[in-house]
Amino acid sequence: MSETSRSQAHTHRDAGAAPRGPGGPGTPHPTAGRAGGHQTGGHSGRPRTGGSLAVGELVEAALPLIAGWLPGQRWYAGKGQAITGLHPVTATPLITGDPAMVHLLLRVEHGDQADLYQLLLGLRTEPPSGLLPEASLGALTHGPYDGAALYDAVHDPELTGRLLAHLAGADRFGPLSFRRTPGPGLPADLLGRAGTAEQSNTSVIYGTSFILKLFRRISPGTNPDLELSLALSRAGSTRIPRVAAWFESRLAGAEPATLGLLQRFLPDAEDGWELALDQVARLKGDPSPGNFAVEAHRLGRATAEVHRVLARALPVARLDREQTDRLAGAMAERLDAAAAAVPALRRYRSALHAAFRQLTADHLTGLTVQRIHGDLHLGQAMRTPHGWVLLDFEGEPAKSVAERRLPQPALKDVAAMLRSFDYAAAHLLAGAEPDPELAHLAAAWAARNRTAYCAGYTAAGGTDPAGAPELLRALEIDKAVYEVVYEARHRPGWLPIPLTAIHRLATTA
Ligand SMILES: Nc1ncnc2c1ncn2[C@@H]1O[C@H](COP(=O)(O)OP(=O)(O)O)[C@@H](O)[C@H]1O
Ligand SMILES: O=P(O)(O)O[C@H]1O[C@H](CO)[C@@H](O[C@H]2O[C@H](CO)[C@@H](O)[C@H](O)[C@H]2O)[C@H](O)[C@H]1O
Repeated sequence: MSETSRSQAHTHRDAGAAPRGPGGPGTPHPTAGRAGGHQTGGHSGRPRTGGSLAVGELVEAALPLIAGWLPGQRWYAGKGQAITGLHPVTATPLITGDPAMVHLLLRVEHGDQADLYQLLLGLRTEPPSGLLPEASLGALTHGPYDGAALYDAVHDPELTGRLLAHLAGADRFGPLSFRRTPGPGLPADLLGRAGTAEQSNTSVIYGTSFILKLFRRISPGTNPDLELSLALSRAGSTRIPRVAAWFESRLAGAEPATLGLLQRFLPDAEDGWELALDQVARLKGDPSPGNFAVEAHRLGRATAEVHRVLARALPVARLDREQTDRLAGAMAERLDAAAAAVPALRRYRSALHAAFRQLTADHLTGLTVQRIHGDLHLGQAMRTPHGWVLLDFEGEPAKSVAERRLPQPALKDVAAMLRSFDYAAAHLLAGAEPDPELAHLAAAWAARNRTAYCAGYTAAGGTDPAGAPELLRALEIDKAVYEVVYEARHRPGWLPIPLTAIHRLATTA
């Protein structure tokens, strides 16, 4: 390759890629922006640092390492299926030299599916000190960075610091646009640290001020987390961390895709799931068990407040008769698909279908639907000194974005949170010797908090869940069915938790 073509930070081939899935028809050959202003250095067995980056050559050299590393990542959704194709869609050098950082959108084909993933590749002659083993992709063996360490750049504070600087500068690089909300400027000089929470995406925290969520599996269009968080932020809601910035990528033939969301970090916040588990653990003989029901009530209020703001800010509709059939039909379809995937669910199918059939058009016609959180659970709620704050409005990761953006009954979020109280109680019993007394206490804990949550929700103006028992039951079943599939895929050891709930919901009316 001539030095001239190298210095053009050229794009990678995608010849022969199957035209399907995100980045399918109309997908451009990978594009690359330019970053940095150094002159290209000569290559002598060391990374050609400095200067424009032969990004296509680099990505080509990285692909085998990416193929080995990707399936081990928590956020990778194609687990269990062989990767049949890796096709870079855009590759944008954000930093050139040593270290370097390349932003990559990669189409991953597995089975008959294709997904688009966001990767940030870090490259250094020497790996950064303290790099976690799971962050390392290995050493490149050819290409312009031959011999350099290739790693997930989210674990490099200096490199992720640059992302914040790009957000602060509202910069543009090739297909990438960094955008800021109006208001005070952003600091451009903070280092990032990768978050440690178990999550579906990857978060980077800047000091005690900001948190940047990098979405991993990317769909064209505005991510619902950005859409809803922005709507709530703009309406002045204090029930979410304020949105400060985001970034997105152009995709050929499709709407720009949201790639990252920067929000205020809540340094004093406590995770609702951890708080609940702590309370539940006290049931084991603590003479002064805490009273979580007060918190559950406040959380119900916070949920209703968020629903009210969303209903004002975004479209609402009333279900007509045809739509009510579709709502109940979709639940039945999800049940069938789940039962096909998880055999343990099959014996409950007819009882659960009967529960969906009880949900007649009379119960649903005229019901208001609106944008909702979509995957509400205790781990998405943070208790701050100023009250509960809700996070992660992305919806259920397994559903398509189009599905997640549909208006839904607000009680769907309520049902999901009710499931979460049940999860926390069941978690105490999981894996232990059967203990009827403890099981009774755990069930009473869940019931108390579920009641308090619904009371808080109603007190703050939400629809009283007790007024729609058939709908609430169907929505809880629908969520528990989702959880069965989720746990079977991601945490098989936890599968008994939603299965026990399914048993209860199938056997009690
Ligand atoms: N603004 C914030 N302040 C403090 N911690 C946060 C904030 N946003 C997220 N977190 C932490 O990061 C975790 C993952 O965030 P979340 O938005 O749920 O990511 P994911 O969609 O990847 O699951 C949360 O459970 C919480 O512990
Ligand atoms: O937080 P995510 O958006 O990644 O949501 C997924 O993972 C959740 C688990 O982390 C999962 O929630 C389920 O487990 C929770 C306990 O870990 C429990 O509180 C929830 O009620 C239960 O649904 C969520 O379903 C999944 O989409």
